[in-house]
Amino acid sequence: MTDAITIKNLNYGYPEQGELFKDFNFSVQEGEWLAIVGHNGSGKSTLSKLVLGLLDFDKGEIDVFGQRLSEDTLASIRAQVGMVFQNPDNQFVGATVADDVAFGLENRQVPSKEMPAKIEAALQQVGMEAYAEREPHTLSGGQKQRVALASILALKPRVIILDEATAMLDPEGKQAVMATLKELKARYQDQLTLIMITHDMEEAALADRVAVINDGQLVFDEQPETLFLKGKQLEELGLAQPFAMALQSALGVTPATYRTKQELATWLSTLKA
Ligand SMILES: Nc1ncnc2c1ncn2[C@@H]1O[C@H](COP(=O)(O)OP(=O)(O)OP(=O)(O)O)[C@@H](O)[C@H]1O
Repeated sequence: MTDAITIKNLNYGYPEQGELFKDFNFSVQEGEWLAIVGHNGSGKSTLSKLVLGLLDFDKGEIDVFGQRLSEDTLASIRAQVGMVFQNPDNQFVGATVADDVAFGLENRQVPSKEMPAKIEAALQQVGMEAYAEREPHTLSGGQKQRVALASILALKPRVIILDEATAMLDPEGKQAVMATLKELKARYQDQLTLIMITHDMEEAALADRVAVINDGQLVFDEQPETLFLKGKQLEELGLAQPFAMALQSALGVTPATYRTKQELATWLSTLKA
């Protein structure tokens, strides 16, 4: 497997804040779905900004698909990595949904006659094709985030980083965005690497791997199934467990394997029987 992102001996601290990352090492495989979790201020967003070259780090190396991040490679790396941010209202530049998707394509100098098909295809992938002529402010938060995803997909990224992209959404919006991500992953498989920064452990449970960051340090790095068995340690790091695990722990049960909500319901019904 190819590394999508490799971080070696990274050192970074905001001016006047002291060191946040010290000799930080991490890698993400191509095609992986990775969740990054950690309490507020642990450094998750900073890490994604460093990868996108939005912050200058003091020491270390970041490679994206084998290209070393530097001033010379910045444009090429940014062309391969798309980012969806937390606030759905801060991501729109177009007067309509279609204009918004067109904006990125225009920046890439895509010929105007090729645009309508590309815009439609991108909106179809997130189930928003019926909204092409709508003004963004008339959409729900979840719909806005799906359009933000479409704007990125139109540019054929190899990596999408979602920085708390569902944090401001209601349950329905969250579910719609997560369902869209699952569909995209199923469709693109190894062609698409997803990095999801989140506080929501139910979301993290969908990832192949979860990295737990605490004050700039990688504390755990494993599959959700084994991570979620470390309930107490997660709580000590200021993280909630997924609901099904928290409920079992409240019931005094120490499960040998991770149970989803559905699996918990099935297990509880066998007890009742
Ligand atoms: N622009 C900035 N200038 C100075 N310090 C900053 C800046 N942005 C973040 N920090 C500090 O760096 C640390 C890491 O912040 P970061 O936003 O990366 O954390 P996070 O894990 O993404 O948090 P959250 O979950 O709250 O988004 C925090 O102590 C924060 O206060």
